[in-house]
Amino acid sequence: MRLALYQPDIPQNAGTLIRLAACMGVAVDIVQPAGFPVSDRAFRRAGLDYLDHVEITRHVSFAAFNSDRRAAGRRLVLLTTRGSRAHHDVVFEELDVLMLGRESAGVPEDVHAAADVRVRIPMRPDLRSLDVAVAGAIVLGEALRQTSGFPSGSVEG
Ligand SMILES: C[S@@+](CC[C@H](N)C(=O)[O-])C[C@H]1O[C@@H](n2cnc3c(N)ncnc32)[C@H](O)[C@@H]1O
Repeated sequence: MRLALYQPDIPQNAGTLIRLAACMGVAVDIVQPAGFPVSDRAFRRAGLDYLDHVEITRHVSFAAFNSDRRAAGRRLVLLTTRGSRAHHDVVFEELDVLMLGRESAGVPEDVHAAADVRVRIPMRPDLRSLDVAVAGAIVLGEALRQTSGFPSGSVEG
C-alpha cells in the first residue's frame, strides 16, 4: 500500500499525511508541482521529524508517476468526492496506491480517468468535502484493515 499526494498545496496537510504514512509503514509518492518546496531539507526546516521513518518518492509529473506505478503493477485508487463507489465497498489490494487530490481543486479530468478505482467516503450531501488528511486516514485505515497491513505491535485486549 502507498499514499500518493497529487500536487499538494497545503504543507501542514502533507506533513500530517507523511506522519500517518510513517506510523503505518506506508511509502509516499508526491506528484509535482507542489504549492510549496518538497525537498527533504524543506520538510526538515518545517519541523517534520518523521522523515527518517518514511520512504518518499517525488515525481516530476503525473505522467511520470503513472508510468512508474503501471510498471510496478499497482492499481491507482483515487479518493474523490465524485467517486462512484463507497470506500467500504471496495476490495483493496496490497499493491494499491491511494491518491489524494489537491486541497483546492481535487484532480483534473485526465487523472480522474486514469484511475483504476474511484472511491468516495460517504458524507452528508449538503457538505462539500473532508479535510484531505482525514480522508486519507479513513481510506488508508480501511485498506490496511482489509489487507492485514497494519504494522505488527502489541495490542492488548
Ligand atoms: C478538500 S478535498 C478537495 C475538494 C475539491 N474542491 C474537489 O472538488 O475535489 C481534497 C481531497 O480530499 C479527498 N476527499 C475529501 N473528501 C472526500 C470524500 N468524501 N471522499 C473521497 N475523497 C475525499 C479527495 O482526494 C480530495 O481531492
